[in-house]
Amino acid sequence: MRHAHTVGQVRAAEAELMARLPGGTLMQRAAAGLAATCARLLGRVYGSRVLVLAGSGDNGGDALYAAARLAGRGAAVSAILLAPEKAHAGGLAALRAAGGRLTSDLSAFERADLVLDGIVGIGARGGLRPEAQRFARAERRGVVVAVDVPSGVDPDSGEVAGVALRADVTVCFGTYKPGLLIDPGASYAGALQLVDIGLEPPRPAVTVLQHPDLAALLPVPSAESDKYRRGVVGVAAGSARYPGAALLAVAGALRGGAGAVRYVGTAAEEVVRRFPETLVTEGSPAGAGRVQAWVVGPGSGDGAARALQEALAGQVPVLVDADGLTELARLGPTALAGRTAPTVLTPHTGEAARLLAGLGAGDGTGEPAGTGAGQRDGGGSREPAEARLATARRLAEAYGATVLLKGSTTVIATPGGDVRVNPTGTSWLATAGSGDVLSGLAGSLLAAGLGPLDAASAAAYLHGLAGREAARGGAPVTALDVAAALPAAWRTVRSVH
Ligand SMILES: NC(=O)C1=CN([C@@H]2O[C@H](COP(=O)(O)OP(=O)(O)OC[C@H]3O[C@@H](n4cnc5c(N)ncnc54)[C@H](OP(=O)(O)O)[C@@H]3O)[C@@H](O)[C@H]2O)[C@@H](O)CC1
Ligand SMILES: Nc1ncnc2c1ncn2[C@@H]1O[C@H](COP(=O)(O)OP(=O)(O)O)[C@@H](O)[C@H]1O
Ligand SMILES: [K+]
Repeated sequence: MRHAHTVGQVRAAEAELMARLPGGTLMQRAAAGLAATCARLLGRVYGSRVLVLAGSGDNGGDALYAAARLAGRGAAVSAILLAPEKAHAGGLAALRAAGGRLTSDLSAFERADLVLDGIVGIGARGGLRPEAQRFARAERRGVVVAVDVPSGVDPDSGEVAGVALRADVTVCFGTYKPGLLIDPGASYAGALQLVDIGLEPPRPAVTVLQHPDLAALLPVPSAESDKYRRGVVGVAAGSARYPGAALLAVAGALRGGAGAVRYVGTAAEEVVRRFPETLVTEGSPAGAGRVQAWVVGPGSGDGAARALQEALAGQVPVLVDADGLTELARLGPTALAGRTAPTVLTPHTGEAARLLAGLGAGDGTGEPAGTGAGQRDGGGSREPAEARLATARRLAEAYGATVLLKGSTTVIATPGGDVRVNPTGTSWLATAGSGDVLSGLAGSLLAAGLGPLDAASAAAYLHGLAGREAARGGAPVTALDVAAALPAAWRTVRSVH
């Protein structure tokens, strides 16, 4: 599991640690880890060409000290200082003493085997300044290593105001920063490398699962298992107008680890024709047999209100998606107030805006958190990453539900304040119906016994991997292709054990 902390949390932990250590210790630890990664990337340090871009803060200091270490091992190091009069004095002296030289020649950037981006780190305010922007636009042939954060990426939110330096590797000190895990920042960070500098930060602002976490979470049948003990997931989806959503949600649910899928709704005939293993009932959740979790809403149309009401009245976890969310937004958070079992909401941006608007019925403000509010349809439009984190948190708290906010970076937030960011996925997933597959999958994991945070984040993770698998080589995928690739996603994460 990767943990990320905000700049405020890092600063507090740093101050606490620095008070116990001789001055400069942390910077030397950071520089040593940074230089070691650079040496690995270069393969042969001796004779290589290294360029340092050094800003005026400690981020530049880290870069200069690391470059001095590389110069000491025979690299030809030059440094461009973005604010020469304010450059880190100690780092600059160390680089000079090791044989490094200063330059203002931009072609050194283009020629270098390795560029160290030490322009700005967690001290960044606003977008990159003009003198730094030209490096974001320049051609380069070497590897770019970002020091702590790619310059131009907001460390807390992942926002890029204007341009940022695209890194191949980001070497991060003490803990990951949320902005490295959330798009667009995540797509500028390249591979992430953590250097332990002894920091002991508090509860992380954001966590990210990795393959071994998934392998440990996913439900696997044992010798004692039968289909009921593995969990039955109920899917209330589809309508005469949208029968396809029922098929897609069931397709996801069949590959989510539950022992059986029980479909209820008007598309029963189509569902059983396509997926004969499904138990089907016409009607609504109250009349269906027992399940361990409900998925309500994909393509439900006018049937959403009744299905939602009946599912919420039960004692099992309920995942609400699509038309179910529109209905929930109409009812407001009070509709969930009496629930004893967990509720999971899976909005895209437009549905999240509706849920925020629905808070008028619940918390009396109706004040939307973020610029996504007001979009009534579609999840595709871009919304600032910071607003997405805030939206997910706000909805989770206000509705008392786990919220999975879909988008290019999917964010999962709980009412207790935990936030996970999904690291998998591909923009090929922006295809009609792929969200229906996701809700079926997440519901299946809920029925199999995972808690709401784990079920939602494991579903997003597998869905993202399946999307990548289906789109391998760069090809359009359909939602059913994504569902069909889910077993491959399971095998990928389980193969790490
Ligand atoms: N935390 C830790 O435990 C450890 C942290 N360490 C390291 O310290 C780094 C933080 O250093 P920091 O605090 O000196 O800030 P930093 O990122 O260098 O930037 C400040 C300077 O940049 C400038 N500047 C601001 N915005 C800008 C922009 N948009 N575009 C361009 N320039 C901009 C601003 O200039 P000014 O406004 O003063 O003109 C200011 O002088 C951290 O990321 C890590 O690398 C390690 O050494 C080990 C332990
Ligand atoms: N640009 C993108 N990059 C990566 N994933 C995306 C992108 N756009 C959408 N997705 C993913 O595709 C899925 C779309 O879901 P949704 O908007 O509910 O579609 P539908 O309603 O058609 O099923 C979500 O899992 C979402 O995270
Ligand atoms: K940087």
